Amino acid sequence: MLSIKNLHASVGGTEILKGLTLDVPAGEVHAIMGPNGAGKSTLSYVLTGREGYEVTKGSATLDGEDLLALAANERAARGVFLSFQYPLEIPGVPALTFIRTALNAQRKARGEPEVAAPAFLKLAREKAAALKIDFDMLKRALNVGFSGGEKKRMEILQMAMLEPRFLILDETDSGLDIDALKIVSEGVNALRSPERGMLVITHYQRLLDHIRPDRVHVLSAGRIVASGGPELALELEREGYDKYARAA
Ligand SMILES: Nc1ncnc2c1ncn2[C@@H]1O[C@H](COP(=O)(O)OP(=O)(O)OP(=O)(O)O)[C@@H](O)[C@H]1O
Repeated sequence: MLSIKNLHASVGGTEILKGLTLDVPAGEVHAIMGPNGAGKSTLSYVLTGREGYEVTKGSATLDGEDLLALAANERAARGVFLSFQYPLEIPGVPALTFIRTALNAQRKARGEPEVAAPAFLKLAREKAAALKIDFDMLKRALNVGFSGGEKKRMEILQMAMLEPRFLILDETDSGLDIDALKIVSEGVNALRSPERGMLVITHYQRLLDHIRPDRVHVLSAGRIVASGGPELALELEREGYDKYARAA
């Protein structure tokens, strides 16, 4: 599904990704852990096409298609979704309007008809209820004045509505209380399927108790320096990154 080979990328003239290679087959959930500043968010931005991130070498393909040659909106239309580490506030745009616009833009790009308002509202009510989001909150400007945990739930609601094919979760667990962590994880697990792939960026093993990864990778100084099963996350929690920082 997602195949990244020898990826080098710079931001502000500084090389951050330094030969990153990673494969996530369809149906699998891969976790990425690593020290602060290692390049985890940079990877998520490069994959989704954020401005200011320059790929200087290497490739990233989704089902064989060159992702890096596509504009950000085209990648989204292919089903690449990023749940931001720091979700943006969008004053003046109600959350419901934002999600409906995004959904219909993606459907249009795929040659599918728009979702009619009643069907959209029904779906939004169902998905919001599953994530324990008060429906009235969706009438407020997206993320404006939302608590940290509410913003993260809103990201997962967008994901549940858009039903992406490849999901990148960047520290979705930060800011979530214990109950919200469970609810959000259930929302993510509900999207697991043989056709989907997921990249879960996290600092904490506890998220991986809820979203069980098939593989765990250590990203250090811009490269994947170790990979293993879920037990690798437990080892990192016990022993930290010292050993891998030296390997970088
Ligand atoms: N515009 C920029 N100019 C120069 N360096 C930058 C710029 N933006 C980000 N960086 C640097 O890129 C490095 C990687 O940042 P990134 O956010 O990808 O790390 P991360 O692994 O996600 O870290 P964390 O775990 O703290 O979220 C950091 O050292 C950061 O300071």
